Amino acid sequence: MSNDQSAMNELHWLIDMVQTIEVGLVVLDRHYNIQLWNGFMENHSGVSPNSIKGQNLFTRFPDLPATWLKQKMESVFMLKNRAFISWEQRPYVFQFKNYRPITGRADYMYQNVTLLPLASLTGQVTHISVIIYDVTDIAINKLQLKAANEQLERLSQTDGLTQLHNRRHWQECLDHEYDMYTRYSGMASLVMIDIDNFKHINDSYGHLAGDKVIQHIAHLLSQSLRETDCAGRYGGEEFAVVLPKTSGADAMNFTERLREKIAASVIVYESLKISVTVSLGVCEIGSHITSSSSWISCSDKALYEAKQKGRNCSVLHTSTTAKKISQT
Ligand SMILES: Nc1nc2c(ncn2[C@@H]2O[C@H](COP(=O)(O)OP(=O)(O)OP(=O)(O)O)[C@@H](O)[C@H]2O)c(=O)[nH]1
Repeated sequence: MSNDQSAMNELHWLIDMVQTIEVGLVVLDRHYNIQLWNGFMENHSGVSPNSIKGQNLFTRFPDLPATWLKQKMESVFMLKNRAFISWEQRPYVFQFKNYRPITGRADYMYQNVTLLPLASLTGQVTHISVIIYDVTDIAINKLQLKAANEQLERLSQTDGLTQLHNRRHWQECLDHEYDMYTRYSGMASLVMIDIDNFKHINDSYGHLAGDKVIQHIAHLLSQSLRETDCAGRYGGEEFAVVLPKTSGADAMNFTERLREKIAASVIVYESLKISVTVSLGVCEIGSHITSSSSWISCSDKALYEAKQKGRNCSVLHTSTTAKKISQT
């Protein structure tokens, strides 16, 4: 076979491969007019190479992010360097429908795109090649993994019965608030909440009814919170709330509103109607609080006093609260 014939063969094979390869190939001239449009592009856009050759890319595809893409392409022409566009930066450049059976959940094809400068024999970059990789499978797997990890993290921070923060995660919120106080001072209050005579509820109506009561109170508590408040299930029938930027007096308004709401509500369990009350202890952060555990301890003392006072009430921790407790 002559050299000419062999070169012709190679060219023929190359053209064949360019047309059939599972990667999008487009060649543009300096004015973004399309010079090459391979089979992949035809299959996914529905536009044939013959009908698009010579047409301006941005006129033909007005949905393309023209300003952003032209800026990238200009830098390829000027600097004679490759540029990459990742699906994580922009899910796709060409809006092609996703037809992959496994990743059918994605509406559009995720794409990685390479912009390649094409030099003429004189070394001038007169054209660029746009190479489009379908990375839908990789993107969907990565997004699913990310969603699963986020879900796992949420579950590891959440109490299963109440959907409030679990104790470990709540403790992190408390420690954070305490650290903020030591660094910047400012105001914050801690509230401990305990259901009154809960053992009696369990004993009279059973544990499932008891669980329903815990859920009901957690629900009323969640409804009463601000976005920045952090509520957790501290123990069996005990809840704890960190109220940032809240004075003790304001926290008492919060606890009294919540207490009244709980006392006025009725829990329906099977054919039973159950009423409950809660006792609440409040402690505003201040110089007497030397650690997050001493903050809990002072709120606990106030809660203990609320129980001593006959339950169904809120008590604000003061120096006398501490004294009374130490006398008992
Ligand atoms: N149903 C149910 N009961 C729980 C759960 N966690 C703890 N308890 C029960 O809650 C009860 C708490 O009782 P106590 O600590 O004696 O206090 P109390 O009866 O609420 O009395 P006061 O707090 O003094 O008003 C115990 O009987 C625990 O078994 C839970 O997740 N579900």
